[in-house]
Amino acid sequence: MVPNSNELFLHLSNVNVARGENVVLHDINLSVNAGEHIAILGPNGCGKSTLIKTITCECYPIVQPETQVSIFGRARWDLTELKKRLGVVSAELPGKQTLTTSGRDAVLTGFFSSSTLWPNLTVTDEMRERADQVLTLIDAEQLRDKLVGHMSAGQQRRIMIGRALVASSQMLLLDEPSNALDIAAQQELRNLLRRLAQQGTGILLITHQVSDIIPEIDRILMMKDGRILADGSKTELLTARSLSDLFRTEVHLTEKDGFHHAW
Ligand SMILES: Nc1ncnc2c1ncn2[C@@H]1O[C@H](COP(=O)(O)OP(=O)(O)OP(=O)(O)O)[C@@H](O)[C@H]1O
Repeated sequence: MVPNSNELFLHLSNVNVARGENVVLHDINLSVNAGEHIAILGPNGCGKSTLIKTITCECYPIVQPETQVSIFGRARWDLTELKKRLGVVSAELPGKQTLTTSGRDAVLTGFFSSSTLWPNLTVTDEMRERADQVLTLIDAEQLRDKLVGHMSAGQQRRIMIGRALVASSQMLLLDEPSNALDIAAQQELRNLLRRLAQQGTGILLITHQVSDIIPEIDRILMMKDGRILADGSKTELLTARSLSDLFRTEVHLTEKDGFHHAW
């Protein structure tokens, strides 16, 4: 049975997912409430991105009688509608056309899940107003008219977060968002995510950088070999011991002001 909660964002039960010939997610059982802040940790290739792609319906579970997938309480979605409620941000741009799109237009593409504002798309005044609100929210008014291709990686990531939020996204799904960012841009990204988290946006963050786990994230999911190895509180799971077990190497960990650093 799907747990009875109005606030449920995601419920996966007995989910197996194949990519190509291989089953890469095994027996995934996971429930996430809307507004939760979660980090997913695990070695390369353990299935973290596939899990996000399963949530965004880019990868489909193998059909089995006991398998259940429910997103915002529904088993079936019109993909365009779902994308409006799920903001996905990765280290890559949605397409090469995004490079020749202005910051504000790139934010507007979030209404259409497109890579640029193609001429056949109808942008309303309301949408433009919302895009301007989002540019203010993410502190990126100065990028409004700048081409994405002329922005730094940090500025591009900021605009992509705006794109993810513009169509009233309740949950941000972030796949290694700090990749290729310098230290200042990483800090800016973390500050932005902290602000959004504090304002009620749910966050599901995949990262290899333990220092990306902002203090607002209080739940950790550890994945290994396509399975959820552990799912619990940050206090319980973010320890040198459990990270050493997860990554099969000796890991040291320190904590300062709610942030962790691993080496
Ligand atoms: N397009 C694809 N076709 C076939 N197999 C794939 C494809 N993409 C990923 N895989 C395989 O699926 C498994 C899980 O990959 P996935 O990208 O989900 O892992 P990940 O934990 O996100 O890895 P990383 O940390 O390196 O990004 C891996 O064995 C990978 O080789």
